[in-house]
Amino acid sequence: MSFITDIKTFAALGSGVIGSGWVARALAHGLDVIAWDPAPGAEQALRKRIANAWPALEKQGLAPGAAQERLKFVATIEECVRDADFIQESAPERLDLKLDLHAKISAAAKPDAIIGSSTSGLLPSEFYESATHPERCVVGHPFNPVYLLPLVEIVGGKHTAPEAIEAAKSIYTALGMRPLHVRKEVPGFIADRLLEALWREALHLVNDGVASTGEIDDAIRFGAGLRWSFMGTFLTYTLAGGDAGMRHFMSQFGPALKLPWTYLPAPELTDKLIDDVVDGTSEQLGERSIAALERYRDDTLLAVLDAVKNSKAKHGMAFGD
Ligand SMILES: NC(=O)C1=CN([C@@H]2O[C@H](COP(=O)(O)OP(=O)(O)OC[C@H]3O[C@@H](n4cnc5c(N)ncnc54)[C@H](O)[C@@H]3O)[C@@H](O)[C@H]2O)C=CC1
Ligand SMILES: C[N+](C)(C)CC(=O)CC(=O)[O-]
Repeated sequence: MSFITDIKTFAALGSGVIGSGWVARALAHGLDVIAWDPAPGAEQALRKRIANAWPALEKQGLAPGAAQERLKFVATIEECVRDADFIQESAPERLDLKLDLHAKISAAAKPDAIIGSSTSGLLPSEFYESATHPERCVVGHPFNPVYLLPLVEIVGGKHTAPEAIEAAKSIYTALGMRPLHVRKEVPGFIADRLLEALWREALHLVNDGVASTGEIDDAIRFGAGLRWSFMGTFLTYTLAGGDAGMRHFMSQFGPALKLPWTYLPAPELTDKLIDDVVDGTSEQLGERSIAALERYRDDTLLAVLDAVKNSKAKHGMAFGD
């Protein structure tokens, strides 16, 4: 079974936070992009988001011929996907909506064009159920901002061909990403399962009046957050075991896992909890606009990515190692 991997035209369906991130990444890699989104004013909002991301992409380095003008916004799903070599759906996270949308996308697309969905955790076997040629359908779960963060989780459903996983890996790699094949189809995949556990505990801390949203963010950004950019939890904790390594770490800190430090069930999202989280984060945002905070995030991410890349090179490692 063979699929298109040398892509020239990228189709994006849904152009909100994540769809616009894909469009920015694809344009920066010198592709033609066709986008569709049913919301009124979507084209204008998309072009504005891309303009806000562009300075970071210029700093990172644009591919020859890359230009914001190579984005065409169209009025129908069919126009969007008909001539595309690769398709990425970033529509709202609703099973019924994605099921219906993918039936339409796949019926109109070239049969050998890979279709990726940005879903954060829905199961591809479910939302590709009515797709034409489901063997080319995958999840390609990105991280915000999609145009800078390299990780993309690739997940196949029960009909996905192994060759489609390989084709998706090759396409996302060509877009400058670091694919991670999630071999078992589980809700939330790998990364969101971890992020959700952290998020749930953070909400409990606010709900119990232990800490403000700003204090909880400080607990991440001045500690574990810094080391997470280059070393994951397993290797970090190997070092925490000293020369005796992970076996010592497990015997020393393993028993604490049974202490009731964490709550597994999510807290009730009461009006008070929602207000506390919204008020806390508004205070953290201060006078800055969302666009200004995004530019600060992008600049800082570029600096971190550069630092990690340079340091790995000194240790004989490639960025993707
Ligand atoms: N926001 C995030 O941090 C992340 C979100 N995702 C996933 O990306 C997908 C999109 O999420 P966001 O961009 O955050 O949402 P969003 O709400 O920012 O954007 C969704 C866009 O889809 C459009 N839309 C509405 N109905 C549609 C339809 N029938 N077909 C196509 N588009 C439609 C909306 O007009 C809107 O522009 C979801 O599956 C989500 O789980 C993945 C990674 C991170
Ligand atoms: C909150 N979220 C589940 C939509 C987050 C993601 O899917 C990934 C990210 O960018 O954190």
